[in-house]
Amino acid sequence: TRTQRKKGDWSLKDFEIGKPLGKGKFGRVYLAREVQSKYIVALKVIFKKQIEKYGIGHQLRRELEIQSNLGHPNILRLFGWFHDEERIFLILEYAHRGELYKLLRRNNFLSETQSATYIASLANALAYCHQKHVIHRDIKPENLLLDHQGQLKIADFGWSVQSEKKRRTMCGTLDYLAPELVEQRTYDYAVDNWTLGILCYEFLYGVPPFEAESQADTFRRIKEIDLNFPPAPLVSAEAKDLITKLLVKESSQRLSLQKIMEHPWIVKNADPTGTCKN
Ligand SMILES: Cc1cc(Cn2cc(-c3c(Cl)cnc4nc(-c5cn(C)nc5C)[nH]c34)cn2)no1
Repeated sequence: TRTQRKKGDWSLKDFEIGKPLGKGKFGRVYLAREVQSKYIVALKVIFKKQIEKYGIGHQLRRELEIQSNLGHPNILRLFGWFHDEERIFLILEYAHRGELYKLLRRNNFLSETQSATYIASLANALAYCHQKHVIHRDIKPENLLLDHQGQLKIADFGWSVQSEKKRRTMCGTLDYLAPELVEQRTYDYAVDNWTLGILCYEFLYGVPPFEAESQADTFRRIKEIDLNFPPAPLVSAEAKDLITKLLVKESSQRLSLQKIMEHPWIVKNADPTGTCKN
């Protein structure tokens, strides 16, 4: 039947295109409905000229390979793709409540329940990615969407990489690699753990922890871990404890995803359904 169609044989005539949902450097995303099933999707349209101009063909192929093989409740599904002469179309899951970023801006900051629920969902999704050797590397509020139940969805794997774990050991013995290069492997994974610390702080305070006037100041503050917690809004000591254990310079010392999910603040505040119905 049509629902069992192969991934590859979609075309534009299978969809009715709705309102634009967003735009990025390489294209736009539209609301769309599959004609036969009436199923609502987000259709990402990318211009081949832009891909050639910015040389991101390999990156797009990686996004397609990675995201089409990931199946997790907190990762936006890629159902398939097709192309015509000048465009490539990605058929993506539609997140009805849009960008988490907008919710954060609208509310200034989120409650401890909401923040813990989203951090738990992210840790869950990243643990799933890491066991598939995928590192997202670009987890930020703009890449986080909310579905009709308020479930968090990580979108936009354009910047993610399939960790070279296998290839690196294949291309030569580790004997000659300096510790920091061998360490590089775990470092890659731990970059997402750092980002969870940044996001947790930003959910609770409404601003990222190392924000500064100039980029140079932000880099300095990151390098020095110049972390302080404003008196308002009032945030629990457990929340600060989790943030402090993630924003650690030495990547191998950051709290693991498993330990994040077991942290007292997460256990106490995260809504297990991931939707924090309040
Ligand atoms: C190119 C380009 C633009 C973007 C950013 N982007 C992602 C979406 C998007 C996706 Cl992929 C899936 N579901 C969405 N739902 C919304 C949405 C819903 N509401 C009520 N408001 C918005 C916005 N946007 C979705 C749109 N743009 N990535 O690559």
